[in-house]
Amino acid sequence: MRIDVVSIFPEYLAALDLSLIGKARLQGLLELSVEDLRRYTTDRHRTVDDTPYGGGAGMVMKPEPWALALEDVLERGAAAPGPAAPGAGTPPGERPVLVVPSPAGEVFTQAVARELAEREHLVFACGRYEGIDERVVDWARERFEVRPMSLGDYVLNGGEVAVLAMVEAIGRLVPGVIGNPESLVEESHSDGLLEYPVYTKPALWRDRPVPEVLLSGHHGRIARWRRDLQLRRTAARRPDLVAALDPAALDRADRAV
Ligand SMILES: Nc1cc(-c2ccc3cc[nH]c3c2)n[nH]1
Repeated sequence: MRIDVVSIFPEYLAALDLSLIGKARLQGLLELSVEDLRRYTTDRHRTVDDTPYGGGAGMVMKPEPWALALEDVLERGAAAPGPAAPGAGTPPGERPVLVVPSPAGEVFTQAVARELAEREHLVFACGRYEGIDERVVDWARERFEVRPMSLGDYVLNGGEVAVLAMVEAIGRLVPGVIGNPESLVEESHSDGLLEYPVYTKPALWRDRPVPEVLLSGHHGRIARWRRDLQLRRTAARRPDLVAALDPAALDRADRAV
């Protein structure tokens, strides 16, 4: 998978050099490039914003630097086949996905992360100020699958924090990035439920014992206890997820424990 990020604060994305994502890059499982949007300005002051048509507070990001940056990303992505196999760049017919963080986007969920983890080339456009001139999104639709994406119903000052979260959520699903794929199976939202509570040594900590069932060695009882906690937690904290559960899938999972 190839990931390109365009931002006026490229240093914000330095965290992607660390930990699992950084290791995956060194292993060649992920190609990741961060570009400074100001590289694509043509004036002395490297201007990326201007006043909004129609008035209103704040500034809007100018369209031309974005178009030049995204054209460059396309050219480099087409030229650089993926690391996994020669010629493994974006398969013919599959356009790169342009993810545009926005409070007005579709909500980014684990299901969206799983969907995007299957794609060969992801491009993230980090807006700032009051956002990017809308014509960039229209122009980009001829060249990308454009996905305005919200991290949740709260307002950030720009797209960078959202991109850090999305790249981590997507990158960890790419085969080989997580050492033990088993750990991807029983995590929150993998089956529509919140994850169960976890415990480790010591068995008694500040007068607080580990639930006895977890010390029993009885795997069937442990699995049922964990499933019960998942259901209780989800009902208590996220009734919206309970409403969205597929009863048949829930029943299959319950019969499996
Ligand atoms: N979920 C969410 C995304 C954002 C966001 C994304 C990009 C920009 C650019 C300027 N302000 C922004 C805010 N806020 N909240």
